Amino acid sequence: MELPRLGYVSYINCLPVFCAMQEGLVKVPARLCSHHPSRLNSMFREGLLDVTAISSIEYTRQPENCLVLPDLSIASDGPVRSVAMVSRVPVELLAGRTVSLTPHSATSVMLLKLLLHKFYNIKVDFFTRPPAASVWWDQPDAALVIGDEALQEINQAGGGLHVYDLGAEWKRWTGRPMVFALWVTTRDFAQKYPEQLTAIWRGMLTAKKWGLKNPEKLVARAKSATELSEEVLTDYFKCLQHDLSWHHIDSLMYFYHCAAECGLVKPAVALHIWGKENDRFYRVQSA
Ligand SMILES: C=C(O[C@@H]1C=C(C(=O)O)C=C[C@H]1O)C(=O)O
Repeated sequence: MELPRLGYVSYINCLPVFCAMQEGLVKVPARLCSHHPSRLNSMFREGLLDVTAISSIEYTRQPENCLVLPDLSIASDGPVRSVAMVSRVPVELLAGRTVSLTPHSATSVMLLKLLLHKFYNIKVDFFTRPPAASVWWDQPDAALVIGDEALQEINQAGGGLHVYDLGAEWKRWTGRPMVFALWVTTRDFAQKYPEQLTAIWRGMLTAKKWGLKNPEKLVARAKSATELSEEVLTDYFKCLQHDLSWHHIDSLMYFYHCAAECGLVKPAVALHIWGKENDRFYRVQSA
């Protein structure tokens, strides 16, 4: 068999799990492949990736295909720093105005729609900007930004912009952490190649442990990729989480529930979690 293909997000938010692999300190039996989240979502759907990070909301669109890998995610319990709506006016004044959406996200788009609908109770005009366009393309009143683009926009923005960190907003309204991304595999891959899957999963956990022990290495790598300050990056890696505890899973199911309530996704999604060293799996059902 060819080496399996392992996908991760092409932002510094994946360094805590992937830096040790990029440095050659942890080896996994897989070919690494990085992209924007929406591209990873479509590549997984098209069968081009065997194991990959996907937007957490993407799971609800192809649940029959996905098995979630335990102990891995991209999440935050409060501010995330790299998912935000930046606005020229306070959010309460956005009703009827234009909000530009990044074409690279799925979860954050849903989260912003949900927050504005359910918690702020305002209607805005959303449009999705083209892939290579700048954040303020077509002069929106506000824009959704994620990943490195968000970190850069927020930290280089002059005064006058209102920044709504969506991790902090979700925490403020629900008291819960937000799970932005999951690592998944297909049922087919888990059944056919349990040993390879176990080796890839273990490799990712070993690499994550290395990342937790070497924050200064993550900051150094992130600094050369983004030119953001050490202070900003150190704080960023403290905000980001890459675990998938029961508390995260419970919050994710609540996010699915709220999104379904707003008519944004199908109701009652069951999350299937791969059973680690065997091919049994756990099933968690949303309300
Ligand atoms: C925290 C982040 O979470 C992400 C947001 C995603 C989405 O909105 O679909 C998917 C993967 C992550 O990259 C980020 O982009 O910085």
